[in-house]
Amino acid sequence: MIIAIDGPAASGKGTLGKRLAAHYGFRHLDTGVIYRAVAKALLDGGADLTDEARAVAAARKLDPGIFGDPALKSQTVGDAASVISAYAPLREALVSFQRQFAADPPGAVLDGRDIGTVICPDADVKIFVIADPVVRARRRTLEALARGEAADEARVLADILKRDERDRNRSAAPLTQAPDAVLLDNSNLDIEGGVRAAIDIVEAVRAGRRRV
Ligand SMILES: Nc1ncnc2c1ncn2[C@@H]1O[C@H](COP(=O)(O)OP(=O)(O)O)[C@@H](O)[C@H]1O
Ligand SMILES: Nc1ccn([C@@H]2O[C@H](COP(=O)(O)OP(=O)(O)O)[C@@H](O)[C@H]2O)c(=O)n1
Repeated sequence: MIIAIDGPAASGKGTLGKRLAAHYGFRHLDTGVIYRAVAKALLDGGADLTDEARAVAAARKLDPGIFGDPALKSQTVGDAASVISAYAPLREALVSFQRQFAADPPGAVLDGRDIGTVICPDADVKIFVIADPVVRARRRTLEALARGEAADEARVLADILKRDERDRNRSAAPLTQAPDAVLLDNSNLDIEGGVRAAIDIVEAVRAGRRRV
């Protein structure tokens, strides 16, 4: 089984992806990490982010070994990821890695922006996660503070809105809800409530009780 989770920045995709994967015994891929890893490689190399050819070359020689680097979580890297992820050939270079991950047994949960629309259009279950931008900014700020980083909520909110705008309006695999995805708004749910709602969606879709 493949579960596709998409949604805007800091909507809780990764948290749900991880918890759903643990619940079902599946593997989980946070695809945002892939774009962040390419962006960090470019930033570390002093590259100009508008140099599309260099960005595509970096994507082609991406090393998944750096996916666990905590530096990938920074706002600077996230912002750079959202710039380079608009390049269609760069996205193309990353498709087979994601599809292979999705296809391997026993099942997989992938989260990102284009999982239900481009990477796994035939996913068994698609969930589009949203939350109020102010709520998302607060959660992301608390997350940064908990890591011991300085974070200003207003700046985090501005960054989230800017990235959402860019991700929604690009021509290559824009952020959009797939027609057959179920919407999950977790603005007023805690993590446990969100996980329960997501499991209910998976079970309803699997049982054919929910037509999407
Ligand atoms: N329902 C929720 N209630 C409270 N905090 C949440 C909830 N879902 C996620 N979070 C927190 O919000 C932040 C962003 O969640 P995350 O899963 O990283 O989002 P995304 O993968 O969409 O960027 C994290 O600190 C996470 O712990
Ligand atoms: N499948 C994906 C995942 C991320 N991305 C890009 O990578 C950036 C960082 O993604 P992320 O999922 O780590 O961001 P957060 O929601 O965690 O803040 C996004 O703003 C997108 O521009 C993408 O284009 N496609």
